[in-house]
Amino acid sequence: MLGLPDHVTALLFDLDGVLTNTAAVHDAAWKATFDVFLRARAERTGEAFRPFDADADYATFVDGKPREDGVRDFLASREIHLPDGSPDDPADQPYEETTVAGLGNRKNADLLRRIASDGVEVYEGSRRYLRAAREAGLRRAVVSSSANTRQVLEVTHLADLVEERVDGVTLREKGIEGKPAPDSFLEGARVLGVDPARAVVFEDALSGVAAGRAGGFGAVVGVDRLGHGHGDALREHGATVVVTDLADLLEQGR
Ligand SMILES: O=P(O)(O)OC[C@H]1O[C@@H](O)[C@H](O)[C@@H](O)[C@@H]1O
Repeated sequence: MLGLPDHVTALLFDLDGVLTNTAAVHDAAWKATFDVFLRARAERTGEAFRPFDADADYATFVDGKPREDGVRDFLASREIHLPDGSPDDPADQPYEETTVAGLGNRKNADLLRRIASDGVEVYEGSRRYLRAAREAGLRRAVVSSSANTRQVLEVTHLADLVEERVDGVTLREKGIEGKPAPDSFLEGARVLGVDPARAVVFEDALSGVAAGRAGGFGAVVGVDRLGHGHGDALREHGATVVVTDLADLLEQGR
């Protein structure tokens, strides 16, 4: 049914890059944030400024992970370790006082500015797929690391098409480990009341397909909207099938 194995009863969708075009918006906000920080650091240390790579660094260290894990994991790749700070650290901290939380808040302010000025686009194939899944009686949850998930689902009117939401806010409140750990998807299956083996994960991030593989789900659909070998990387990290859009599965399911 819908291009999926017959025993499947539930669908667990990542948000950014799977349902909406916001993966690219997050990427741009991260690049702007990290580049300001790295430039200030280079000026202080005299080392060469090496900018954040919006393809490789984003895919490897940031994409799909909770906000502060993205900050920590990218900076660790440059051997930079900052104090965690506290959630309300200001977005405009001076360089010497920068914390993980402060950098995350800076990125979030940039992200919200971009969303306010450019809006959010829904992938029409995904909206059609969600509607077809509802008509077929399949259970549907969004499982995203983003603390902005509720707002994005509301402005795009996707909220009506999903039954449950596990997001960055849920993870913080319940102390659930983020992707690439499988825990957020397992929580999605749990709140829907289904066995993970009967649930399918839809993901565009390497950390997300890895979480799908680690959780023993019925299938892991990798969504490759980037090209340039991303589909192969999704397979290597755990996708059992790769599509370029969810509409591809509707075609296969005919
Ligand atoms: O900063 P937010 O909105 O809580 O999002 C956290 C992460 O959410 C993920 O969905 C994105 O792929 C990441 O790029 C993002 O960093």
